[in-house]
Amino acid sequence: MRSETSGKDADLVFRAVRIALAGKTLLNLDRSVPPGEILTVMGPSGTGKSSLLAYIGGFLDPAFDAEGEVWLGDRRLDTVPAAERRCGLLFQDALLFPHMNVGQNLAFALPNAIKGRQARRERVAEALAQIALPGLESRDPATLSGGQKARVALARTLLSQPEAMLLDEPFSSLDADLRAAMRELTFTAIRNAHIPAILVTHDLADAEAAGGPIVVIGETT
Ligand SMILES: Nc1ncnc2c1ncn2[C@@H]1O[C@H](COP(=O)(O)OP(=O)(O)OP(=O)(O)O)[C@@H](O)[C@H]1O
Repeated sequence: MRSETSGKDADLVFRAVRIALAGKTLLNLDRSVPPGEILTVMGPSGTGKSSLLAYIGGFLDPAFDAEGEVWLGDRRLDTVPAAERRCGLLFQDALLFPHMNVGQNLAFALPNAIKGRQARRERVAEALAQIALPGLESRDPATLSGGQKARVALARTLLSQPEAMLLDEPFSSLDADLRAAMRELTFTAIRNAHIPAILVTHDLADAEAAGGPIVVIGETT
């Protein structure tokens, strides 16, 4: 898939990031993720993996205590609103807007800097062709299969020109064949876009396909 990023080539850097709940530390993280690398975060349920993604993305539940710095190149992320962080999100469920057709879902993600109805339409058509769903603009998302929804969700995220990707169990609702295909499509897109990514998964095959380092978060105590 063609790169849809602005190509900032920035490392995602965690400086003494600590997330706690009710006084108990869930995780500590101090490391960098270079562009094109996918850092896999694994560990038992309840150890704070999803909370880490929420902290980076700017939507951490206020029940949590979090500290430490998150940088994307020379931009500090943790002190700015979520909309300014330019992180692309992919979750287990492909959350497409139900009141918009597929084309509108994709166009919604396009940056305002891409002007003109024709130019925007062309970018959407191109994105659909890249995920092997050409001409599906007018389809109601409710009529798509799970695999098609997952591909549209990936295309939508990439069209937003993210500078980092946050993936929370993005393939776990797909069956084995689709899962392998989506892994390939997603990881190739991240490498081509040359942006850092964090993948939370319980599946070792996901981690192996991601090809980057694996951080194992410990049990909560
Ligand atoms: N709003 C909340 N208030 C209190 N506790 C919460 C809240 N949200 C999550 N938790 C708890 O915080 C802990 C960390 O949750 P989190 O979802 O980050 O873990 P996780 O490692 O991603 O788990 P899983 O692998 O099951 O998705 C869990 O014990 C969870 O039950």
